[in-house]
Amino acid sequence: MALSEYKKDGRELRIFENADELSCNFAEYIAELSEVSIKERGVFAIALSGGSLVKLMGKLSEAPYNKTVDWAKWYIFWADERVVAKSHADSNYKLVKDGFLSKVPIIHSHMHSINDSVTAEQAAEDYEFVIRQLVKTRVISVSEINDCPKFDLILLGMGPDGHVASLFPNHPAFSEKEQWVTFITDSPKAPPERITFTLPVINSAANVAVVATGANKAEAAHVAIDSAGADYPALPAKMVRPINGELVWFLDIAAASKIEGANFSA
Ligand SMILES: O=C(O)[C@H](O)[C@@H](O)[C@H](O)[C@H](O)COP(=O)(O)O
Repeated sequence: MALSEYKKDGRELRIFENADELSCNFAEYIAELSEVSIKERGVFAIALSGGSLVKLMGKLSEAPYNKTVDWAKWYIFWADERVVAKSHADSNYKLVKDGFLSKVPIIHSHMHSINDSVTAEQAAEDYEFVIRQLVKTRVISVSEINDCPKFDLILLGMGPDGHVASLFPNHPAFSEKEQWVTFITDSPKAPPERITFTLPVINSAANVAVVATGANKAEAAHVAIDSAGADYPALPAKMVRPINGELVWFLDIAAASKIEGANFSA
């Protein structure tokens, strides 16, 4: 159960005593959205990032969800990926596969990972092509507001510098408006070559969750969430504001410790 759960500026904030409490609620949240989406559209198109959030999804592969979730209707995408071989320790595909996908019966052809045998630029282009095909067949729905794909859920971690997916502060990829998927070759976080969903795609999703744990995320969470942060140079995490969707922040006490008005006694 969340220690504190409230709305701030159109975002829902859920603050937990520790990572374990967070991961219970996180699993429930994902399972509920999967159920709603499958009921409404017959499928669930979910995009994941790398980092600690994959471990925090762990409870989803355990009881009761391993039995109750309709895994055959899931389609998996990566909101960002490191351009390395799928077997490489840095691969987000490998991270998600080992930590989650290998434990639940998701159909292999529903896992849409990047082409890892080409350049970052080509991988981004190929991945956008794949997404365009799946928008045509309505595996991914389309935004009512622009022509962007409308993922049922995009899961994002946040770095201590406020990056989300592979959109880093002051990096030109962060301002990309035309492409759905772009690439970078100079990521401040290793490895350098990555592909990433652009901000318009993230903000066209039906649901977006940002997950942050640990004291090293506290300043970025404060800047992203509090209005005082408006004075800071644009922070990717602050710009995550779905146009026609719901945004939930999952934080532990340490990451939420600088958020103004965060009430942990509830
Ligand atoms: O591949 C990546 O590097 C990510 O997708 C990145 O955006 C990650 O989610 C954050 O850096 C948070 O990572 P941590 O939760 O591990 O700090």
